[in-house]
Parts: sequence; structure tokens; C-alpha cells
Amino acid sequence: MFIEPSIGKSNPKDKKGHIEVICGSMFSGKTEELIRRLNRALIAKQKVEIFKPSIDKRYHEFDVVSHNESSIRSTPVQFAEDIILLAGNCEVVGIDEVQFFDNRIVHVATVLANSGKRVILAGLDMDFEGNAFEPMPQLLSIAEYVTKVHAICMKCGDLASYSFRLSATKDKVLLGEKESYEARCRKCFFEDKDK
Ligand SMILES: Nc1ncnc2c1ncn2[C@@H]1O[C@H](COP(=O)(O)OP(=O)(O)O)[C@@H](O)[C@H]1O
Ligand SMILES: Cc1cn([C@H]2C[C@H](O)[C@@H](COP(=O)(O)O)O2)c(=O)[nH]c1=O
Ligand SMILES: [Zn+2]
Repeated sequence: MFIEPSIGKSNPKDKKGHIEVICGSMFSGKTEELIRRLNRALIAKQKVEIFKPSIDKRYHEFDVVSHNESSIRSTPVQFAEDIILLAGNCEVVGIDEVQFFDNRIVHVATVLANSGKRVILAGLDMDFEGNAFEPMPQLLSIAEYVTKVHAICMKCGDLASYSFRLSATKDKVLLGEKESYEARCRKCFFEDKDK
């Protein structure tokens, strides 16, 4: 269980920002965990802004929605830099599906944290081939707090860290849900990967 480093109100001048990353495979609970942290910040009456890349319109144009249908209002943005302006004077910034931003998200997260904000980023750490999903490696390096969550392997029921693509498409970006992907453990992922 992740314990919030500090959540109460304090003088904004004294606030040190930081970066939290929530990573894992598809269906591992990244979005649920992001929503949980953001809702707790809202309960603490903090100013919260939530963003997602505008290409991710799977469930809803504006909301960040988990596979379990929990949701929170967000602002879709095309470019990572848009977040700096739109974050304004908020205290907490949440960003879902960070793997769909380019490397400039690393600079954006740094600027936001250096200006005293709590920055919470959620996204895939690996693509459908089991390779690192840029820019997640850089984000993991600069984060103060990293949480890796796990799904359940759809083949054997063990813990899953991989997102197995059910179609033959080789494009790195292929938006989808259960019709296109399933969570797999290492063994079940690699034994079927190149079949
Ligand atoms: N294979 C699976 N393993 C775990 N949870 C699953 C699986 N398939 C569907 N789910 C559902 O997905 C929810 C997590 O959804 P979500 O937070 O959107 O995950 P992520 O953002 O990591 O894709 C779980 O609470 C569960 O209801
Ligand atoms: C593995 C992988 C996934 N995607 C897409 C599929 C989904 O639209 C999102 C991940 O969503 P989730 O909230 O983590 O379930 O990413 C992709 O485009 N390419 C991939 O390799
Ligand atoms: Zn398995």
C-alpha cells in the first residue's frame, strides 16, 4: 500500500514538490490507484488538476475511466507542454496514460514538481512486445516514489506484468481493451509471444 508522503494543507511557500509514478501492465489497477490518490487529495481540499493525452478517448472524451468504471474528470491535452499552463496554481497534478506523451513529459513533470506541486503519473511500463514504453524509463528515474502494480494473468492466474496483444498488429500504438489485450505473467507472455 502506498502511503502519501504528506497530504495536509501547509503554506504553499514551504511546499516541496515531488513526482510519483504508478506503472504496470494493462488491467493492473494503475488508473484506479491514480483516482484513489487524487480523490484523497480532493478530500484534503487540495486543488487538483487531472490530464490525459487527447488520443485516449476509449471510454470517455473528458473523464479518466478505469476498466472497473471508476472515473474522475480530466482535461485532455495534445502536447505535454500544455499541462504547465493548464495546471495553473493547483497543488496536485494527475496525469494518466503518460506513455502516450513524448519525452517532453519528463521536462514538464520536472517543472511542475520544482514549482512545488505533487505530480502523480500513471502509465504502462512495457509495450505489447515486452519492451520499455518510452518515456516511462526516464519518468521512473526522476520520480521520488514508484509504485508497480500487477494484474492477474488470464492464462494461469499468477501475477501479471505483461500486456499480451491478441491481434497480429505490430504498430506500437493500438488503443484497445479486452478485445485486443490480456494481462499475462512472464511465462505465459513469452511462450505465446512470437507464435
Ligand atoms: N486480468 C486482470 N487482472 C486484474 N484486474 C482486471 C483484469 N481484467 C480486468 N480487471 C479489472 O481492471 C481493474 C483495473 O482497471 P484499471 O485501474 O483501469 O487498470 P489499468 O489502468 O492498469 O489498465 C480491476 O479492478 C479489475 O476490475
Ligand atoms: C501494451 C500496449 C497498449 N497500448 C494501448 C492500449 C490501451 O489503449 C492503452 C493502455 O491502457 P491501460 O489503461 O493501461 O489499460 O495503451 C498500446 O497502444 N500499445 C501497447 O503496446
Ligand atoms: Zn501466467
